[in-house]
Amino acid sequence: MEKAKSGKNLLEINNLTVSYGDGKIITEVSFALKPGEIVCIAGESGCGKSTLIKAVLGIKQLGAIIEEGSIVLDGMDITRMSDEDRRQILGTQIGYVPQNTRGSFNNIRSYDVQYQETMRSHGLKFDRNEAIKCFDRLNFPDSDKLLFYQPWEMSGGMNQRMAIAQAVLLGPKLMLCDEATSVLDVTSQKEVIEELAKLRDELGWSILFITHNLGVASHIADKLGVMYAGRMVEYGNIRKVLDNPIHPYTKRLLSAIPGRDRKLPLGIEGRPPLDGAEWEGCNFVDRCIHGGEKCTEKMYKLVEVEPDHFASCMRGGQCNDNE
Ligand SMILES: Nc1ncnc2c1ncn2[C@@H]1O[C@H](COP(=O)(O)OP(=O)(O)OP(=O)(O)O)[C@@H](O)[C@H]1O
Repeated sequence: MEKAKSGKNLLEINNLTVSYGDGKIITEVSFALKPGEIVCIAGESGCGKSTLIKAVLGIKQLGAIIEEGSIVLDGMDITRMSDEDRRQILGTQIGYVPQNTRGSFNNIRSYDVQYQETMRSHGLKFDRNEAIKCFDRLNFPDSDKLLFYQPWEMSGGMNQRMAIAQAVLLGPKLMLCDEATSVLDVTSQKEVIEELAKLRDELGWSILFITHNLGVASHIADKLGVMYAGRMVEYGNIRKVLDNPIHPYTKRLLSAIPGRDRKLPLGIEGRPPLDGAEWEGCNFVDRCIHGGEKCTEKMYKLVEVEPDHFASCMRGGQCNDNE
């Protein structure tokens, strides 16, 4: 789905290091999103994907502290914005769809009431007809009745879609989706992904999409970032990263996807280090078939291996996927 527009970046993450007060969770992560671009971030559980989203949202209660680096939205440095200023941009400039919207909607109040409250809290007027038009645009069933349902009456997929529709009404330019399709069955997953892609095409949304699922990333993303233990180890055009992975971790991650041939996938032995974002050298060294002394000397930066494809280690070129 490579429909990204060129031009200046909508979001820039520069050298970002994040903690929860103790050790680092993310170290020196940098990438950018152009208007209309979808960037997926993948990696094993605990590698810091959600922490990245929390840092962009910047809500103090979420606990993520930016130790170094900056986050720039449409030319405006939002790294250390006041709470008041941040309230102005959350929702209206930065939208957010979490993994499970059942937890963010109140289960026993109608969407109508909840949409009204959200719009009012952003100083906007709620127009019921606009909401129905939005549901129609997204091909929701029973669009004229939907607002009067309560979230408990809806499926998980429909709740995710109602959260996306609410975001549309607020009119952000950037959408943050944190595992927004992970809890859904494959049919609902497909609907949500298609919806997000449509909104990107029609409204020019830039989407930062966190996922475990490289199949979903392959379908929706323009670019893919692979994170390992708090660091970005590979980044670039989705086709280049998936078809020609360079970093040994990316290769192993791809080899861990189950196929339909009833064989167990190769996978990756061991677990990522919990303090990997603190390591001086490569933090994948213990699990890497090429890991050697040189790898522990320093952290290798991402370098451009081919146009629009960056990796922090070249040794994956020697990896044999059948090993
Ligand atoms: N509020 C918090 N306080 C302290 N540590 C936290 C907090 N939230 C997350 N962590 C830790 O930060 C690390 C990264 O967590 P994060 O949720 O960002 O990973 P993730 O890649 O999104 O994982 P998953 O795919 O399982 O959601 C983990 O070790 C986690 O235990």
